[in-house]
Amino acid sequence: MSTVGNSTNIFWHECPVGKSERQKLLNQKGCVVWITGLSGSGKSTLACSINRELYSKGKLSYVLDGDNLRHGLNKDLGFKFEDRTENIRRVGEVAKLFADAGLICIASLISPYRKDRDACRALLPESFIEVFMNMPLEVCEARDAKGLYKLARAGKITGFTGIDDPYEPPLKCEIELGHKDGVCPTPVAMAGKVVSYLEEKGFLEDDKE
Ligand SMILES: Nc1ncnc2c1ncn2[C@@H]1O[C@H](COP(=O)(O)OS(=O)(=O)O)[C@@H](OP(=O)(O)O)[C@H]1O
Ligand SMILES: Nc1ncnc2c1ncn2[C@@H]1O[C@H](COP(=O)(O)OP(=O)(O)O)[C@@H](O)[C@H]1O
Repeated sequence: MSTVGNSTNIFWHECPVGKSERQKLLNQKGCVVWITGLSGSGKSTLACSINRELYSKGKLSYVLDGDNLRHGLNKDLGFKFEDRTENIRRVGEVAKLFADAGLICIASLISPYRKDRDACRALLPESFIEVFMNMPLEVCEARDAKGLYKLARAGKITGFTGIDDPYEPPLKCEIELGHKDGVCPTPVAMAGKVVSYLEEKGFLEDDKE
């Protein structure tokens, strides 16, 4: 019996089919690919490209996209500091469940604060792959796919990441993607790098006995 947060007198119930059985079934290892970066840096595009590439290899992945989750699970949260922290905490916990299910979970969120990303990493230290979309603000702003930078510059949105709200780049991450000689690689090329990393680290096969 334990107390966790505000939950008292709670018990952990173990299921007979465990993570290793699920991984064997899927012939892959559950993990979290966490994509962080500014709005417009290409996180969602990359996430979908990785998802597609893994699918074509017969590997099961699922995308948790910040914008999408804010339509449901996180619709009670805004963009102030505490809300972003709670947003990342919840998504970290959900990603952990997906990884436990044996899936390659691709989380794509701005996740601007290092401490919040580190807290998610701490949930799954051996299978957390942080991918930094290192795109200059000018590139993201020039893209402005949703017109949000324009609104932020006009003061119609306040607390917009990169404009009047902070973004803390990773000090150390597994994969950094960005411009090469001033050119942005294609989403497929970037996804290829992530998938190669997963292959090299053995996530795309189950441990053979
Ligand atoms: N103030 C402010 N700052 C940043 N982003 C904003 C803001 N308001 C709305 N949006 C839209 O919300 C998307 C980011 O949601 P996230 O859940 O990824 O954000 S966070 O991780 O909690 O910071 C983000 O999506 P992406 O462009 O895909 O990053 C925006 O479309
Ligand atoms: N590798 C890329 N090269 C060129 N344009 C890209 C690339 N990745 C994404 N884009 C474009 O940039 C814009 C923002 O991409 P998106 O994936 O929505 O970013 P984010 O999820 O970080 O906000 C979109 O118009 C998208 O088509």
